Amino acid sequence: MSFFKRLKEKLTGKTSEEQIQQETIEETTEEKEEVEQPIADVAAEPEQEHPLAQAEQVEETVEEETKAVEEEQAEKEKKPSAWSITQKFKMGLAKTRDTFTSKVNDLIARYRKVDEEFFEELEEILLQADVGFETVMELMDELRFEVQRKNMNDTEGIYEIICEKLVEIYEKGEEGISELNLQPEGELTVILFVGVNGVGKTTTIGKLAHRLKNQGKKVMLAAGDTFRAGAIEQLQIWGERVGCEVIKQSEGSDPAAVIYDAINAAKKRGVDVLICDTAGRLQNKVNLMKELEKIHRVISREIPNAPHEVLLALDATTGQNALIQAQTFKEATNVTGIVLTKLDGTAKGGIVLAIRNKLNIPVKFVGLGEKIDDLQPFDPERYVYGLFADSLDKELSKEE
Ligand SMILES: Nc1nc2c(ncn2[C@@H]2O[C@H](COP(=O)(O)OP(=O)(O)OP(=O)(O)O)[C@@H](O)[C@H]2O)c(=O)[nH]1
Repeated sequence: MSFFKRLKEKLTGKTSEEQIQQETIEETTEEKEEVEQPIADVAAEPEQEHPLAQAEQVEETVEEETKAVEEEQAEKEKKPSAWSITQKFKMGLAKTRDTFTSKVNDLIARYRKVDEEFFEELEEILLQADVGFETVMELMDELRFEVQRKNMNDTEGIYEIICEKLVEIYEKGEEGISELNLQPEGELTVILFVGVNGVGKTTTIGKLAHRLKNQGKKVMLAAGDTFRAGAIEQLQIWGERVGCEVIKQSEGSDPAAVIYDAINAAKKRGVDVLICDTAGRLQNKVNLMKELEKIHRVISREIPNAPHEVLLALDATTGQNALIQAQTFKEATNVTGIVLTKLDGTAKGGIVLAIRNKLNIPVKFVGLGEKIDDLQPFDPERYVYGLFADSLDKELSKEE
């Protein structure tokens, strides 16, 4: 199957078999309706019934139908369609696309032939989008190889190769790396959030809690950032908004003690996921390390193998600075995943690839806007679509 076909299936959430089946079902239903029409007309012949009983029946049917529609709507709201998630990536990456893709488009339009000069210009564009030196070099080698292998003379089809290689470079043969490590039903999952202040950590915790609640999980929050003024109240507000309990102590208290309390409360109340906030003081790596070590110790003493995730929140708009922060946290603790906030606020969305390549830590979530459902699990195919959406829409419709 071609890359574009696979991509389309992923973006729309339908496999080609499902698409064919769906079309067949629709066709059959239409035919059936045509055939059944006369029978229905005959069946519709009303039996004589008391007008009041008829009215009650109609009312009941309308009520039932309304309820069914409402339930379906609520279900849909809880579980967005694959295509609506794809659109979130498209909107969230608009800034990056505006600068980065227009340059790539311009390049493809100017060059008829894929030659060394074309590669050099593309290299420059990718570097400007913060994709990172090593990733760009790797991509260039792969592109050169593919272009030679396919004996490509013109730029037709170059999008497909660029997109395919970007996804491959991100995945590195490991699919599903963005999934959260949630424990089986009935067991408590502990997620620890780390990251410097101001990156959007608290907002992200709130959004993640909302997401997990929508999946039917019982969620609790631990206000472990006892250092930043207002952090506890901010988390409390999110707790109320999302509808989950927040365990807290007063400002300045020991974060490990707050988390200890929270674990015990979570166990007692049959919570599925406990999300712990922490303060991100970076001025002294030794102190940061000591604080996180203590928190880790407390958690794993209460629940072996926990925390199940240590998520580092990074602000995408800070570019290379985010990479430096990540390096420090990586040295201080065992970070299992990155949450890249404010991806919608940067024109240099290539940072996702640089993070993956430089740190070898998967990006588990990306922030694509300020709304509560704008935190999305990172998906390399949707990301690549977001980068090239305008051009890909044309190419994907050609594939039909
Ligand atoms: N556009 C956009 N804004 C975001 C995103 N994530 C967070 N924000 C905004 O960033 C601002 C700061 O987020 P907060 O969660 O309040 O972060 P903070 O309180 O400064 O600091 P920490 O919680 O310590 O990180 C808020 O206005 C958030 O709405 C995102 O993905 N996109």
